[in-house]
Amino acid sequence: MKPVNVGICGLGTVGAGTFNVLQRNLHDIARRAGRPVRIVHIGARRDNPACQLDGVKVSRDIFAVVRDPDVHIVVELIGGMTVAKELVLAAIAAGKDVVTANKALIAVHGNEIFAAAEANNVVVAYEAAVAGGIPIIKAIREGLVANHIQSLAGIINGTGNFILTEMSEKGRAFADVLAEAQALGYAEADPAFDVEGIDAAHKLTILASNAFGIPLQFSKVYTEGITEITSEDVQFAEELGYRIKHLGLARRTEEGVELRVHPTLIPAKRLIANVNGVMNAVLVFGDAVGPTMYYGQGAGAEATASAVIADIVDIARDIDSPGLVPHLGFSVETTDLPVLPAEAMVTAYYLRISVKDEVGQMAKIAETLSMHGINMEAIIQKEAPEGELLVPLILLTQPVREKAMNAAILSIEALPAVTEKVVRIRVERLDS
Ligand SMILES: NC(=O)C1=CN([C@@H]2O[C@H](COP(=O)(O)OP(=O)(O)OC[C@H]3O[C@@H](n4cnc5c(N)ncnc54)[C@H](O)[C@@H]3O)[C@@H](O)[C@H]2O)C=CC1
Ligand SMILES: N[C@@H](CC=O)C(=O)O
Ligand code: NA
Repeated sequence: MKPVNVGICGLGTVGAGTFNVLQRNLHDIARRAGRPVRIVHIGARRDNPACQLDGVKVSRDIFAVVRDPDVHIVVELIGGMTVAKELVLAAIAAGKDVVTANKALIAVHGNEIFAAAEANNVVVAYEAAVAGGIPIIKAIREGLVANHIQSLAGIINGTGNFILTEMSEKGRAFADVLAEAQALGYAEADPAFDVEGIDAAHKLTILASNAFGIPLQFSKVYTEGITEITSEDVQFAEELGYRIKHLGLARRTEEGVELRVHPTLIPAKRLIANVNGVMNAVLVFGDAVGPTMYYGQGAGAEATASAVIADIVDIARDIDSPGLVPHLGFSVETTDLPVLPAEAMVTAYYLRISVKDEVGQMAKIAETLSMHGINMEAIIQKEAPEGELLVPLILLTQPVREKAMNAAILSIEALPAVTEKVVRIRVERLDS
């Protein structure tokens, strides 16, 4: 069989992982693909000591890889959105298939990129862009094709989950764990993308389009990161039987689709609440199959390479008749499912209210919540710490519309006994 020739652009963490795994498993990969899959050209600013590049053509100009007539598949692993977009569009225009791990690029420019790919009869594959090594795009787009997907929820940023786990299990400082995640190659070039929830929002955008058949709409995702989570809240959550995880959530309601990324209390007994470190997990609810969960390493050189190479092999198998699976899983997309504004979202809440240690304050807070139609599920009142005048009051509410909760919090913060901002974290029970 005719070999398929691969050109890799970017030889950082994922580029090096892809190069090394492809070389190491060359024989098995050729047997699986039904033809040899060879790396023939690398585009990199500099060589990477982790890779033995003897016998492979190397260019400092990544566009030389796209121009190389020997290259069939261009693998974009440089990250970022400007040059990466130019590179991918140039490859498409040259009639080459593309594999990318770049979730920012797909979430923000994917609609345009896929349209260009379809017009040129080539494939842009992006399994590595969501949840690293977990084959979640393949699972949703192909394995669950029979299902009406009602919702999905995932821990989809490895760096963030690694930080939260190390902080809560070992009491380590945020900055210290983030530095380790960077050294391990988990973090984005700008780690604010990880800790502020942007990376998870990119991934959720892609998941939601594949689950619901809607266009990519990154700018409509409600996004919060992990920077405000305190060890105090982690501890109170544990007392209530919950874990705090950073979750991406996409859910259909009667009015449209909720797309949100934020810290979330999840019952500690749920499998997903026990996904720790750099591991990711995505829970998908299909009407036929019920709940399914996909688990694996969400970041790191070789785990991500596993997904990049899976895409390369998919393309290599079908190199003469590409495009059998639509880019976002649906041949016809719908725009009738609007993404709901934050105020229309419905979720339960954890509230931590610091209140003056005076008689009757708890009753006043309960009354304020009830005035806004909010029911409580659980409550913990702590003693004031030695020498302090404020006591923490911790509440769990039943699901409520975000708009009602915003109004209730304003009223609570206006009470004379409440002098600090109310801490609020959403709660998801994830049972349907
Ligand atoms: N690190 C990880 O665990 C994962 C990363 N990704 C994605 O994979 C992509 C690559 O990420 P990493 O390998 O972690 O980043 P990295 O920063 O380790 O590697 C990027 C490489 O591309 C090179 N590069 C950038 N612009 C270039 C240009 N114009 N010409 C030549 N070389 C250029 C850089 O010098 C660097 O060596 C990103 O889109 C990232 O979001 C996706 C899943 C997991
Ligand atoms: N920075 C990302 C890398 C994988 O997508 C993460 O930590 O999840
Ligand atoms: Na994946």
